[in-house]
Amino acid sequence: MKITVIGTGYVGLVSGACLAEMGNDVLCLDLDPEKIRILKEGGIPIHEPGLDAVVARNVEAGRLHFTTDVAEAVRFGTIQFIAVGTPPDEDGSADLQYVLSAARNIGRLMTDYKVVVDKSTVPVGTADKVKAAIAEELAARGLSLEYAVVSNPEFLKEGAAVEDFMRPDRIVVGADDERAVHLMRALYAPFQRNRDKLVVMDVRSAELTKYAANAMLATRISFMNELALLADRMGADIEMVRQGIGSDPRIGYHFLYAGCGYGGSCFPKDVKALIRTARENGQALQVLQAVEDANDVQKMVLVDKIVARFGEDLSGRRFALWGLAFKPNTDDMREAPSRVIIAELFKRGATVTAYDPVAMTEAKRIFGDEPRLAYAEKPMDALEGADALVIVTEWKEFRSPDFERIRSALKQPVIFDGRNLYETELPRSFGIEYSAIGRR
Ligand SMILES: NC(=O)c1ccc[n+]([C@@H]2O[C@H](COP(=O)([O-])OP(=O)(O)OC[C@H]3O[C@@H](n4cnc5c(N)ncnc54)[C@H](O)[C@@H]3O)[C@@H](O)[C@H]2O)c1
Ligand SMILES: O=c1ccn([C@@H]2O[C@H](COP(=O)(O)OP(=O)(O)O[C@H]3O[C@H](CO)[C@@H](O)[C@H](O)[C@H]3O)[C@@H](O)[C@H]2O)c(=O)[nH]1
Repeated sequence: MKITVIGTGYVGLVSGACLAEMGNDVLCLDLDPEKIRILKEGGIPIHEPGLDAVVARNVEAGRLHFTTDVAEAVRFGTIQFIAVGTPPDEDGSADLQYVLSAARNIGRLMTDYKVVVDKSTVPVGTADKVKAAIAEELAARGLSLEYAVVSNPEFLKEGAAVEDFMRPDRIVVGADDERAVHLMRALYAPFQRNRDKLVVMDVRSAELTKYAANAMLATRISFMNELALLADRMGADIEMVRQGIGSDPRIGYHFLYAGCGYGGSCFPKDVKALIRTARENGQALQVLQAVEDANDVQKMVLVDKIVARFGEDLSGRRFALWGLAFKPNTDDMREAPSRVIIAELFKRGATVTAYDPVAMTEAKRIFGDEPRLAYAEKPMDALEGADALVIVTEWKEFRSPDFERIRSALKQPVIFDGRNLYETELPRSFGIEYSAIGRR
């Protein structure tokens, strides 16, 4: 099938590459010439394990192409995936300007039947707006061409995006048009394997399903984070609690890890947007509002622990910080807890030496030439002479460190672990003060 992917960011590039891998002809469009230049020269503008090989293989096979030419892109695909950003507006609602501008481009330039697929995360009712934007452009051209608008939200996780796309738990397709459903079924047939993974529904339910999934996952995390704070006060261990409740199949083990707050480009934005949509429609989502508030508190937990140990005035103190990315296996720092922690430490007069296996370039872009933030080439280099170690991201390489070296490198042998990486007695057996989230 001939497919155009509009927006070659995270989701667009992964979707485009994976759809090419399934044998389709894919053209990826982006308005950012720098991104397209990098891709055309054989590079990858994001860090995502395994993606480079899929892109290279399909470019080589002639199935995957990149362009900044909007007219060429609209002409190319019968299926037009819209995978542009939907960042939060000032009021928390999703900013639809990129989605609607992509839709208008399609209406302005299409000459035959198109299935327009909303892959971006968009509020309920967006497909109607996309439909209307295309209709308006066609009317302005005096044309009445046929087209369908489908909702096909994406559930991939950064760091495991290729695997998630190629082996999805489910594929949600929201459509009110038989011909479009037929085409989507054919497109996703290779993903079906042992069972029918396609969940076909009406467009509005599909749009809401995406927010419901992220909101549910964020709720589990905030719930466990609040229980971890209680566990800290009561001398209980949240990891034991996780195992205890996770063994109930109605609850399950996933997404119950307490930590220093959820971040990333999706949970914070989508929780906000759903709260906003609900408010606009006269329905308060009280649970979800609490999920967001609890997460703001949680991003401060390590700072609170540091202040409790070293006092409110941290001037002259330097902290080693392991992990800048919002989670492992990505260089993405959008809404990362590290950003809040670093800013709060600065506010109290401290400086930071950070290490992250892949996100330091991104951190330099964000923090510029901030003199209070230094970078270490190796995890252990960050520790030399620092007052304590603060762990913010659970990169694999932090999981079994040389505790003896940590103890001797730090001025004070203290670890604040925001990701509960170690059995608590292990660092303590080396004479290290170890403070984690909700652990004994
Ligand atoms: N990042 C994820 O893990 C993830 C997962 C599932 C869903 N989503 C959703 O997918 C959408 C895209 O997210 P992302 O992280 O890939 O965003 P991103 O910011 O990485 O990429 C968006 C791209 O769209 C391009 N763009 C904007 N307007 C355009 C236009 N009119 N024509 C062509 N290109 C245009 C931008 O230049 C940018 O490269 C969002 O709605 C997001 O919520 C993201
Ligand atoms: O038990 C857990 C699991 C995750 N997190 C945190 O939650 C955030 C999000 O993690 P994750 O969901 O793995 O990353 P994303 O790439 O943001 O993926 C989420 O957001 C995407 C965009 O909508 C969806 O497609 C995915 O299904 C959804 O998992 C990160 O800060 C994690 O550290 C926890 O604190 N505890």
